[in-house]
Amino acid sequence: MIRVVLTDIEGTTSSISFVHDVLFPYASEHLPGFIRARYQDNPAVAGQLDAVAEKSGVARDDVDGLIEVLQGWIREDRKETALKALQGMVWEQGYQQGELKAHIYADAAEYLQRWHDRGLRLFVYSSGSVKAQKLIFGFTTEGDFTPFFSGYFDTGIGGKKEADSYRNILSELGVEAGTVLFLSDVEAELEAAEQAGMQTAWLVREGDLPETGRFVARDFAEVDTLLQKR
Ligand SMILES: CSCCC(=O)C(=O)COP(=O)(O)O
Ligand SMILES: [Mg+2]
Repeated sequence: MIRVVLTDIEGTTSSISFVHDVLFPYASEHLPGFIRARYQDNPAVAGQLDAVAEKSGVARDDVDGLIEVLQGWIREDRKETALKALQGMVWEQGYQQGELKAHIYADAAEYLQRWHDRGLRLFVYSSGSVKAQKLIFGFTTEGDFTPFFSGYFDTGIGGKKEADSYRNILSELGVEAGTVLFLSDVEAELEAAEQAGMQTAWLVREGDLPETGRFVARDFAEVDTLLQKR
């Protein structure tokens, strides 16, 4: 019996194009000014720059060099925890100033509410920082969805393609692996979750459906058919 739904964001609850064509360019444009204004006296920003310097080998006092590294990581869609933390801080300003409104698929909006009301516990696992996750669900075009979620996990718990990350989530949740349904559009993430014993549904929102033994869904209404069965 599935009691917990753990969901990815990009390509699952929100479109890939919102993340790549709106959020990433916004971060790329605003990160330089954001960092230059804070790198000396904001401990949260300084701490993330320490991590960028360590990972990249660029000198810690070379702020322009660190900004260049971050811009490159955005272009490459690198899931670096420090980048994700800084992006979350920049997006917070954008959402609060009304410059950003998040996309959520209509079916995701409908079924997140239904599943919550039905007593399922809902959690998020995304490469975006927990702050960014709360923002994307808090400032959608359809309203605030954060009341439906019981918790959030980011790459602080481990990478999304590693089975140990899902084991860590299970031990945080204190539930049996088989009672958790993980939703994602990325097959390697589903494989890792399955290795940890979770059930999975593969969201394929566009294009041909893959030939696979996995449960595949076009949208959350189809995921719901699986939830009603198990
Ligand atoms: C949390 S909103 C921004 C999403 C993001 O930065 C990202 O890299 C997408 O990762 P996901 O694990 O949701 O595919
Ligand atoms: Mg995804």
